[in-house]
Amino acid sequence: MSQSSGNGAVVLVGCGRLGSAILEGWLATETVAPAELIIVTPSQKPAAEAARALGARVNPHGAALAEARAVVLAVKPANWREALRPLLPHLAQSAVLISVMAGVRAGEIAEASTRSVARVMPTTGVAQGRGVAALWSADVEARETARALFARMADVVDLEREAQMDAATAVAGSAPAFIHAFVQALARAGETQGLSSEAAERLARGALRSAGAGAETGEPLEALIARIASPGGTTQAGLEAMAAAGDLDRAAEAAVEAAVRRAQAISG
Ligand SMILES: NC(=O)C1=CN([C@@H]2O[C@H](COP(=O)(O)OP(=O)(O)OC[C@H]3O[C@@H](n4cnc5c(N)ncnc54)[C@H](OP(=O)(O)O)[C@@H]3O)[C@@H](O)[C@H]2O)C=CC1
Ligand SMILES: O=C(O)[C@@H]1CCC=N1
Repeated sequence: MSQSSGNGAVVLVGCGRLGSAILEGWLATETVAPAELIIVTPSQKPAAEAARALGARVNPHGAALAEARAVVLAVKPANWREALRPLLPHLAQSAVLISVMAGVRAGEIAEASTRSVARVMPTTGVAQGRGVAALWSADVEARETARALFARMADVVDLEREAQMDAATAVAGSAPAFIHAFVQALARAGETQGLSSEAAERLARGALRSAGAGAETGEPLEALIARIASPGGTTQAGLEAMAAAGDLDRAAEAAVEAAVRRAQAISG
């Protein structure tokens, strides 16, 4: 894989949980060469320092931003205006703004920046080059700039309408946490059935890894389930009990609905 050819810098604004994951993913997948990377962060972060050691620039003088072709906004939804304001005077008119923030509408960012905007909703799995990312933009060039920055580290899923981004935030950005919570519940149920807490957690984590490996084959989920569930066996008994309890669908619906409502509230 060759690194992107220096046709302009990429600026990462915010190097917290997701920003660090994006940075690690870019470097691991050679999406962005360190010399093309500019990181804006109010405090020192291990991922930014690791990138600096490879040649990335951290908090350079504003003039350096003039060479930016893309700016990825990875700050909290409440902070983006104050984070963007000092950068704007230095950015070329052609710089594309890419928001990975939940809830913030592209139109608000476009209005404040007078630049083209794309929205991406990734998972932190981008750090390992194994994320998923929903993508939307009204602007073809902005969409393709964003796609190029995420395609090596995520399965990029195009959305037809920006309004779908809130559901995608629930089913992608937030969902790994929902799944971890289910795995935690599985481990607790294993303890109830006599496993030590250490054995229960290792087994449940291993089950998550196995499920992830199955998901990565691209086989339909029904086929993945059927491969594990021997007729009349333990899995079938467990699946039937889950269906009878009815809790799994309700829990998933409740989690997705609540996350969508929260994204809508953030957008105002
Ligand atoms: N975490 C996740 O899995 C996902 C998060 N998102 C979205 O990503 C965004 C960031 O979330 P997350 O990483 O979890 O949050 P974090 O709080 O971990 O990171 C936000 C970062 O923004 C930095 N920051 C604050 N003000 C500025 C500024 N003026 N200039 C530059 N950086 C600034 C903070 O720096 P400091 O630490 O120094 O205060 C902090 O490190 C959110 O909008 C969220 O909706 C989307 C998908 C998944
Ligand atoms: O919890 C949040 O608000 C962010 C957005 C998706 C994942 N984390």
